[in-house]
Amino acid sequence: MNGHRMSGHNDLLVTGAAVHGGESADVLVRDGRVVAVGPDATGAATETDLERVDADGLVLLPGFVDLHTHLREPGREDAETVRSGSAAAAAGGFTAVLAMANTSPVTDTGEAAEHVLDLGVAAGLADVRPVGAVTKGLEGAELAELGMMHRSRARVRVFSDDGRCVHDARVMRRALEYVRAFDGVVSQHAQDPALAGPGACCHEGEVSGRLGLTGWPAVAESSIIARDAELALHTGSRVHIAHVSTAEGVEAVRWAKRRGARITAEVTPHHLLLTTDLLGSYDPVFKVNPPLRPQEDVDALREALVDGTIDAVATDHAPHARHDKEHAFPDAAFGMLGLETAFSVVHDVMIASGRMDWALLTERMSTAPARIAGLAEHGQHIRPGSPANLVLVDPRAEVTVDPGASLSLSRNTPFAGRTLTGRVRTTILNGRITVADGEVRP
Ligand SMILES: NC(=O)N[C@@H](CC(=O)O)C(=O)O
Ligand SMILES: [Zn+2]
Repeated sequence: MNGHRMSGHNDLLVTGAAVHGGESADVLVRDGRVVAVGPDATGAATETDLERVDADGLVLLPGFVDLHTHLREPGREDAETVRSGSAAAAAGGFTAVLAMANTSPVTDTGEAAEHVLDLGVAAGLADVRPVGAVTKGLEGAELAELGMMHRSRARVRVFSDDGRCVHDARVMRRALEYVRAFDGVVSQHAQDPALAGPGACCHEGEVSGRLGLTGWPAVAESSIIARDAELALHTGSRVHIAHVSTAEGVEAVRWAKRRGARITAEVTPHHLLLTTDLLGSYDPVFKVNPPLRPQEDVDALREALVDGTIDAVATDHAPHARHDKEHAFPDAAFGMLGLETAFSVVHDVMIASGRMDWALLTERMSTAPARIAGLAEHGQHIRPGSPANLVLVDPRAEVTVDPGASLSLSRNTPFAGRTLTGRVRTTILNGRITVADGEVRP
């Protein structure tokens, strides 16, 4: 449990917010929970000890949940710490983040998972849940201590070797069999290493030929998705596909769902907006794994996010120190920042364009990721009794992305200078404001 922090106020009264994007109402929060919604909210507030948040024109949603965040602590605290990453998460409207296991040391034991959990509680800015490695040291050979991680205080339920694919089918089968006992899930970085290396650094297609870069093909992704769907059917276990990036990958997930596999999938904001067109600059800020793809893939991903083939948006927030990014394109590190810009990108691409409504955005950014990760205190419908993990967003405000203003320790955002419609205003964790207008609340 997060320690109860005194914010100086017992009650928080959010006035005039469009709750879930619908009717505007007042919402009263007390002791970490929503206690009243609507006309009685104001009356129930204790006048002496009340903080008011004027939310006229703003939309109130359950806080966002990120299934895919890289926090770099322990090991690379120069790129991100649990605290700086949690601050970036809160600034982006996230109340919970799943911290990937590819740290140094790798999160592959119960103690390592508890360490990340404790750092998250100490930072107090987001509910930080460690993802456990599938294999020891992410080596792909021997299963990590999956059961111990689940039975630890961290209660790990999501396992991933992310950054690497669990490519050995026998290992993947064993991992799936193992996690079924506690309704765990394996999140797969779907990419056949035999088709995606060595030296691959961009999408294989017209663009790799034109730029003289080594590419990797869509089939490296879709073939692993198809295999893992078969393994999920065979074992009856849950598999989750991280950062789907291709139309072929989408088709494989669609086919797997039709067959009744227990499969879910995520897409990143950058794969919903950016294309290979940006690579002409050879700017390593656009180097990411999986790579940016052509417009046809982007179109397929948007469609899949609407029709439910893709269940969730996940950021794949991947901070990197300047000296790891400032290389020639083939030698630079893979990865992009994502937490602070995710909502603005998804709002701009999916809501402002009329492709999605607030209910669907809530499902994809809060409800579904909370369900996949088994986080009962997040992604809940806003009503009396629900946990006060909330976000207020301004659908009309524009944001021009300024890397210098980021709360991350890294600066590798691919959206620098872009103007997007839709802005996160205030994030509320356990009834307490964590970030308001980009400023962390002490
Ligand atoms: N996405 C990336 O380009 N990089 C991630 C690893 C990953 O998510 O595959 C990282 O850890 O930097
Ligand atoms: Zn990955």
